[in-house]
Amino acid sequence: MKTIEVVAAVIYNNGTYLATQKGDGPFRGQWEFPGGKIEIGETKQEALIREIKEELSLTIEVEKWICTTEYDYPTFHITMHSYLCRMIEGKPILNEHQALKWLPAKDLNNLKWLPADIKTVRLLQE
Ligand SMILES: Nc1nc2c([nH]c(=O)n2[C@H]2C[C@H](O)[C@@H](COP(=O)(O)OP(=O)(O)OP(=O)(O)O)O2)c(=O)[nH]1
Repeated sequence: MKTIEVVAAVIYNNGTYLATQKGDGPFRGQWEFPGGKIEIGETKQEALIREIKEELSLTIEVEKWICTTEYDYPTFHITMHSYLCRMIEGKPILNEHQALKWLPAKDLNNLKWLPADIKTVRLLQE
């Protein structure tokens, strides 16, 4: 099975975390932490900063690794690295997603997350 390596940004602001809802594609309508695939020659931090700029027009600072998750989807395996990130500049703009929500940790459960994200959500709630 094909493996993809992805970085995900858990962006916090005022006691809330940013969740984004997928637009088009097989996971349409499900929620994720913004991010994407690491490109060749990039560090994980560089990939996160690039993806968040592309997807949300937001400048972030990567603060701390949260966890790495291995998950098997029906057609590929994902290795996903989640990082806690701080907003430095901008206001999120939906360049690729259909919606966003800022939620306190206790309310993150109310969303239908991509399965690979469940572990990260649980760690935020501890
Ligand atoms: N960004 C992100 N992707 C996630 C999360 N959870 C999860 O299972 N994924 C999966 C969904 C996608 O199949 C894959 C990320 O691919 P993507 O399509 O967002 O990455 P990308 O922007 O680099 O994609 P592209 O350039 O190839 O279109 O990882 C998550 O929290 N954030």
